[in-house]
Amino acid sequence: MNAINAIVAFDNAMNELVMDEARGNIFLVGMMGAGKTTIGRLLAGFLKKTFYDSDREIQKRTGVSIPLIFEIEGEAGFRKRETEMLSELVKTRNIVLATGGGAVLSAQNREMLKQSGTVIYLRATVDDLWRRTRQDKNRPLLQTQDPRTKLLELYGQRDPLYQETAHIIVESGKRSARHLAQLLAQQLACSR
Ligand SMILES: Nc1ncnc2c1ncn2[C@@H]1O[C@H](COP(=O)(O)OP(=O)(O)O)[C@@H](O)[C@H]1O
Ligand SMILES: O=C(O)C1=C[C@@H](OP(=O)(O)O)[C@@H](O)[C@H](O)C1
Ligand SMILES: [Mg+2]
Repeated sequence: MNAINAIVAFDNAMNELVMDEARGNIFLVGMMGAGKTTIGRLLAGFLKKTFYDSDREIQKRTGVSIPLIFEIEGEAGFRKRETEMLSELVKTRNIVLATGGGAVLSAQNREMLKQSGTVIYLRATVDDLWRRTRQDKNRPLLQTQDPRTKLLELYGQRDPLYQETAHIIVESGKRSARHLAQLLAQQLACSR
């Protein structure tokens, strides 16, 4: 093998190594109530990866709740913080990251997630999402007169974006969060 071929082979090997490392990251996307935070934490435990939740990291950094950020800075201010936090977290290695339900609204975020690891879309019906979120007052976008209709509207806007961003789509259906996390851990362990 001459010197040029040797350099090309080395570069290819390094790229594969970097991609392997990036592939080591798992990002969960999906609507509010899809189970990203719950399943993400369980999945990280099964796979011995570090778990992050972008909302929780934003709250830790700002010292205030997501609803208060929405109140003070508006959704635009929250989205700016969300992109900044995602940009930092995707550079971490060997993690499971639960994104917020609106992360896919930004093309920059979609590209960043797709390029930095394995993106899993936890897909659920609006009925399931509504059942799982209706008691939770920590989701500003659902504090409306008719939160179920809001979920339906957001689902219509975002389902195509989740599908565009995901490498794997999982129908949440009637399985429990733990069962879904176990199934995902088995599927991901086999694909290594
Ligand atoms: N597959 C599931 N089956 C039943 N309940 C679930 C499932 N996944 C999540 N939940 C419940 O739904 C609620 C929202 O889950 P959460 O992880 O906060 O979703 P997200 O982070 O996607 O908004 C929690 O009470 C959680 O226990
Ligand atoms: O769907 C959305 O736009 C949002 C989802 C929330 O995260 P969860 O999906 O974990 O509820 C949080 O990021 C914020 O309230 C906005
Ligand atoms: Mg969450």
